[in-house]
Amino acid sequence: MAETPLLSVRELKKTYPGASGPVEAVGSITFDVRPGELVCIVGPSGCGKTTLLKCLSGLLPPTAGSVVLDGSEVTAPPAKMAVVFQEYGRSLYPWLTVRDNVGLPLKARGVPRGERARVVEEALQEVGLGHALDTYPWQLSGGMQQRVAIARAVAYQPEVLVMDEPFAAVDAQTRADLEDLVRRVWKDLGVTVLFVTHDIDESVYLGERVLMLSSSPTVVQEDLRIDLPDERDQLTTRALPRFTELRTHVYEQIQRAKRGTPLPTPH
Ligand SMILES: Nc1ncnc2c1ncn2[C@@H]1O[C@H](COP(=O)(O)OP(=O)(O)OP(=O)(O)O)[C@@H](O)[C@H]1O
Repeated sequence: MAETPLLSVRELKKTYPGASGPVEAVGSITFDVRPGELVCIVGPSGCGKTTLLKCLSGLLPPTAGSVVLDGSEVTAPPAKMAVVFQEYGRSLYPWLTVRDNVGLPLKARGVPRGERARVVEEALQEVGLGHALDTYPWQLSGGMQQRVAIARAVAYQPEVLVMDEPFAAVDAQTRADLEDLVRRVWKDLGVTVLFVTHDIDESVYLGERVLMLSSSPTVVQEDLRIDLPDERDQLTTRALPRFTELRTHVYEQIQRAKRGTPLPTPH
């Protein structure tokens, strides 16, 4: 019997009112995510990835269709979900220490001071920033600030961690380290991760599945299982012939998405 999905997206559609008529950003998107999966979403620029995530996380009402999380329809930001955005610079408060930034959502949730301190310290240890508790975000590099944003999401103990192009603004070496951090956090915590990226290699390296979106009005062009070994490593995984096959397929599919002629799924 198939496992009950944790997240279920059904015929989700989003149309924005535009100055020269309605803009159909998301045409009709349907997919399920099982508990504990790591799913990447990739698609051409402007295909509606951010719009989809905003609808998933209850920040934007869909025009039609539904998002169901753990049996309840999402109509507002769910307590079981944490979101990490690309712009870490704007998501951290410069006047609060790293400790207080990470602890803020827990404080809002009414977690007592002692427990809060413990959870915050553990989360910062998890992302390798146990030494930076009393620094301020502006004293840290971009990659470290993004680690703080991830620690804040981890401390919140969500069932679903949603990430919207979280590493687009960091250098290549930092990005590789942060990718490995996401895989480690995912494994250590058993959290379900939905990771949006425009980077094809990143989607194949990180995901257990890659959902490829078409151009607007967006549909799921292909739902591809990534059959790479579970233990991933920046050097050996990326050097595997299967990695190259999968990234080539995703690349071709995205190119075809732009032209509207999809490829069949490879075997
Ligand atoms: N608030 C808005 N009002 C009107 N149109 C919008 C609005 N937000 C997004 N759009 C349009 O919806 C479409 C999808 O935008 P969205 O930002 O979701 O795509 P994206 O895939 O995240 O883009 P990118 O990869 O470039 O970040 C685009 O055509 C965009 O211009």
